[in-house]
Amino acid sequence: MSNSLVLLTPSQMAEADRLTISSGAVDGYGLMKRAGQTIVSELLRRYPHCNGFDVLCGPGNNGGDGYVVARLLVEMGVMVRLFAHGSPRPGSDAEKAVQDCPIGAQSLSQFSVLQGHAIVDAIYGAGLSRPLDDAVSRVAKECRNADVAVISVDLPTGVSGADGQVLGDAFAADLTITFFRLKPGHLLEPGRELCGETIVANIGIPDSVLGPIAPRNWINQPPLWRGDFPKPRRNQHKYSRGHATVFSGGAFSTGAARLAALGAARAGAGATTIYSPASAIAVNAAQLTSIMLAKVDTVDDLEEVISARAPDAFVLGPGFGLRRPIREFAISILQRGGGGTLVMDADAITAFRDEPAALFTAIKGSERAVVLTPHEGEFSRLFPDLIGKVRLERAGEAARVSGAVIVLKGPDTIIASPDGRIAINANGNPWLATAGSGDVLAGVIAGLAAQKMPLWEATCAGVWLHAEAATRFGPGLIADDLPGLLPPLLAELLEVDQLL
Ligand SMILES: NC(=O)C1=CN([C@@H]2O[C@H](COP(=O)(O)OP(=O)(O)OC[C@H]3O[C@@H](n4cnc5c(N)ncnc54)[C@H](OP(=O)(O)O)[C@@H]3O)[C@@H](O)[C@H]2O)[C@@H](O)CC1
Ligand SMILES: Nc1ncnc2c1ncn2[C@@H]1O[C@H](COP(=O)(O)OP(=O)(O)O)[C@@H](O)[C@H]1O
Ligand SMILES: [K+]
Repeated sequence: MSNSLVLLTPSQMAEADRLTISSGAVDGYGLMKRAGQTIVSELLRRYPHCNGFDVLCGPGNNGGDGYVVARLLVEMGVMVRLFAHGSPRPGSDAEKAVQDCPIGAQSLSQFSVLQGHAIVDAIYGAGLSRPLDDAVSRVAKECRNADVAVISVDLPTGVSGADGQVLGDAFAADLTITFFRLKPGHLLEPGRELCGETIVANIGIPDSVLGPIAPRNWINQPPLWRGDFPKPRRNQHKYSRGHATVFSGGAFSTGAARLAALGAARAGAGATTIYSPASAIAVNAAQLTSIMLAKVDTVDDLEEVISARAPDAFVLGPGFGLRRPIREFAISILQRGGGGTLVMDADAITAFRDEPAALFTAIKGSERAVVLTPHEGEFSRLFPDLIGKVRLERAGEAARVSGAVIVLKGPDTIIASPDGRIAINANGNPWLATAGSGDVLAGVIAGLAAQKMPLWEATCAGVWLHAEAATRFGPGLIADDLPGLLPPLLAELLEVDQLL
């Protein structure tokens, strides 16, 4: 698994810091000086024409980085105004940085925006421990409302590195420079939006510190799952490549199932079947070509089609409706022996709102693996006990409680495994906010799972492919476009030239 995609929580980052210092490679003040140097190089490269920099320093090491920045800029003859909020602890690295800084600081309460100056926000970073006080909030607000560039050190002050939440108020940065690895707060909203562009600087912390830290959070990019991505083998036939099935809604709501089925087929399932109620067979038949069709009205019908040709993956929920036996279908699939994956989306999630425990018990007792793909509304219906917790914690806890892989959808989709692994998606885009795009996603995940890709990896891959397809298409995207956008992405992932 790719080391470069690791996300570190602020406490894991403090551990990385401690391990580096105790290895003797560099001391704490040395790390701070390297952090300051990196920031200054970026400032000079990106803001060569500003009249000066206003460096705002807090009492901790984030402020320490700020004092190093101020010193280096002054030494280069750049105009600097320095503002302090609180004083560093005696004996701390930040205090050393103050002592080495050739200019004195004014109180932050004296600060007001000066046109032509860029702001270096070094008030709080990883150590943010409570909501901003009034003095810092006032400055954050003034900077947000002014036409001024803000460069935040590590994190915009006020944004929690652990989860991207705003504690009271926050700076909105144009550029955020963090160290060693991204933190979840750089990717999770509203943190992501407030970071502006984020860059990760190497300040000499060795990758070897990651071993003992054993991180469990990753940014969702292809190196995370590319090694498990299904590659067709020469001797495969369509069913051995993977058989995905999708339950259709009634005659007036069949589109969602077709979108999911096309997603599964384009993702590489060798065969895809729609299970349709008799009332919608004619509508589905009129619209399908490569996708197969079977009648399923009852649990007995379902047993029959499964016995005839055991699927490797099922999608239940999109467009299904709540009046038909959706819970019975889910429980029957879970209780019946045989491996394979059940992807539950939309109505399949809502259907268990009154008895989530029954679903979780069935999932945990099943030979099959389950993916639940709720958006926020569906999530709250199934996990009412988790309302009020932050998204990252909710997704992780939901995976543990349910025994399913959870895809908590949104601009910053989170993919959580019951074993504690979490990936945060970063290539999402608002073009995806279009009816039916979630149906395609459920199908793509099922299509990859049907090819026996390990489930958390398949789910991460599905979320990334879905978002990447939308990014490349851009404006005007509708869900119908998404399946057809997958082939070039698959070709890139599979390096098709090398395969053939
Ligand atoms: N890790 C690394 O490898 C490296 C890390 N580096 C830098 O260190 C930074 C982390 O430093 P840090 O741990 O000292 O935390 P920091 O963000 O300065 O804040 C702590 C201070 O602020 C205070 N405080 C917090 N919130 C507050 C509030 N709302 N209102 C009022 N006070 C509040 C808090 O008070 P306390 O909670 O203790 O009462 C404490 O005094 C990191 O972001 C990066 O920039 C680099 O030097 C390179 C190497
Ligand atoms: N603003 C946004 N930015 C990025 N992705 C988004 C945004 N809004 C929605 N999405 C994505 O679009 C999909 C919508 O799924 P869903 O809400 O189930 O829609 P539907 O039920 O219409 O298919 C999800 O994958 C979600 O993550
Ligand atoms: K900061």
